Amino acid sequence: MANLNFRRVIIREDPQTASVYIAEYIVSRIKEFNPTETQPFVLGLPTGSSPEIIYKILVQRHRAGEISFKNVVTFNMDEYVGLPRDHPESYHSFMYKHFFSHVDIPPQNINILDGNAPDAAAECASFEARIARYGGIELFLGGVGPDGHIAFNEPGSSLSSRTRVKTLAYDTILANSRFFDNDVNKVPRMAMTVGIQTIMDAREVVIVATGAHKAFAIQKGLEDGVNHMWTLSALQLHPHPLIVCDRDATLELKVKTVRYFESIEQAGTDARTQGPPLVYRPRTYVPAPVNVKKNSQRQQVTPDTTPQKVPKDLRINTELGRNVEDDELTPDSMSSRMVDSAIGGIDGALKNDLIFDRMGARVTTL
Ligand SMILES: N[C@@H]1[C@@H](O)[C@H](O)[C@@H](COP(=O)(O)O)O[C@@H]1O
Repeated sequence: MANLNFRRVIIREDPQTASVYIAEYIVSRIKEFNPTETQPFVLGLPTGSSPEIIYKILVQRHRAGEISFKNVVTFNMDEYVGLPRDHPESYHSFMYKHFFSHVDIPPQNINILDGNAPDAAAECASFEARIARYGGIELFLGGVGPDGHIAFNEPGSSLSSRTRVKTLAYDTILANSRFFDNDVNKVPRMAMTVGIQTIMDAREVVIVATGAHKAFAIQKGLEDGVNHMWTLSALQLHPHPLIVCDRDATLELKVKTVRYFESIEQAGTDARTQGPPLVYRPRTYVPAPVNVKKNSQRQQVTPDTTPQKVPKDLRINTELGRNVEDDELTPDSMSSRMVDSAIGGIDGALKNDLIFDRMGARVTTL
């Protein structure tokens, strides 16, 4: 049974106005929190093209003196495995280019997974430990993939997952090839990503979804039930999810659903006033020390909880001296989960994806 308890869905006409809404939301949340050095605002952040405008607006607001990130600690959702940190498409590069270099956040407050860490399991455990040390994430901003994934929690991911290495689904590789000269062979095959449970633990989750190619994911995530094949749907069980869509991203929703969400906003109960009251939540999850195999012996490793230092030159060793196992179900292709796909093009990267052609398959002649 679908859970329409997604009370906070905001629809705006285009990506710009949707991004303005989210940027304003984040600014007001940080201000309301009134962070200090000892009690910083902990913000989870995504990459991707959807949040770019949000970052741009946040930078503008910062330059206008309206918001400071001095007492904000950030945790990024994910990072490619094996891609040099200074590669233009690494998520480190993305974040510095679009956000961190333009605001007053202290480098030691920035936490991004090291996709080149020699011990991937320890790196992931350390990331979770750092989040826990800060008392959890206050607000996790995320995007959504056309196949409904959040962070890199591909279809089939465990809904109780935490930070780990994931093998990317073919759809994601195809979608992200637009950043790698449209060459799927250049896209890293693996990524480190926060888990669904890591996101669910955040006090508040804000998702941006813009464009017709996100419409099917939004429909599955909002109107269907909780399903690990559309990991966005896990947020139906979160007490404070906020989904901000542009009009195109709602194209697969029922008119009734759209009107319902619009009527909620029109009733004057916008996202800031809905849901249970937000109360500062102290640490809820203290990760256990991880067991990592070393020289055929199981050895206990206590995760390093020291905040990550960001090297100025962003250069690191890219050797991968470890094996990665990914035992979660990941289908080869999103189309395997769709009988009548209406997924639109992803910046021209997908072939034979004309939305109306394929939608025609779902129209029955009376
Ligand atoms: N790991 C990222 C996700 O965090 C992001 O939400 C998704 C959608 O990106 P875009 O906003 O470019 O469509 O892309 C990648 O897979």
